[in-house]
Amino acid sequence: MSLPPPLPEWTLPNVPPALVVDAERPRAPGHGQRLIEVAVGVLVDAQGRVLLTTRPPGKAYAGCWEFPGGKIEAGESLEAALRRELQEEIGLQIGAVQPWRSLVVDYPHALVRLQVCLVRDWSGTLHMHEGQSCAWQSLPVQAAPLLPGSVPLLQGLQGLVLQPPLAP
Ligand SMILES: Nc1nc2c([nH]c(=O)n2[C@@H]2O[C@H](COP(=O)(O)OP(=O)(O)OP(=O)(O)O)[C@@H](O)[C@H]2O)c(=O)[nH]1
Repeated sequence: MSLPPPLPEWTLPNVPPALVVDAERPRAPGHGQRLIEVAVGVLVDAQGRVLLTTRPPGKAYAGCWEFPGGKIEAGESLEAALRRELQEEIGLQIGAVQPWRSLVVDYPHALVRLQVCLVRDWSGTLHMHEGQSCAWQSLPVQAAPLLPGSVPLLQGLQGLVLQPPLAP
């Protein structure tokens, strides 16, 4: 008996979206043929606040508040992608990261899998390189409007004890 041919890598994996956003809007051409992997960083400061930034002008859901991050490039690890994106977008150099959870979100513009890490160790000065705004927010956050995919993450963080870093 011969095995079926392997699926092309862009075929939609068998991962049901946990969140369908704006379900009444049409999906972009090619949507769903590829699951886009996204590295997302939840920076937590010593007061247990998290860093949110706005989506830059010109991007889908521009102006909505999200966690910093971006698409993982081919062959790149989650941690390397996060390190690159945070340097490029907000000018910070991150240390060790703690993988936390993933979430598949079906947007009209793309099907994405958010791979979320907690980040408590970073250096540098915040600098918004893409015209975003930024805000350190205590939970529950006041920033609005939120990017829909960020909402379940914020809800999950709410139940998580956001420990401040240990004193040296
Ligand atoms: N960075 C980030 N992206 C998120 C979050 N939640 C969420 O659904 N996303 C989705 O993940 C995708 C991230 O793609 P992006 O366009 O921001 O990535 P990028 O910076 O590499 O963009 P580019 O390739 O257009 O330059 C978007 O579809 C965005 O809607 C979040 O909290 N942070």
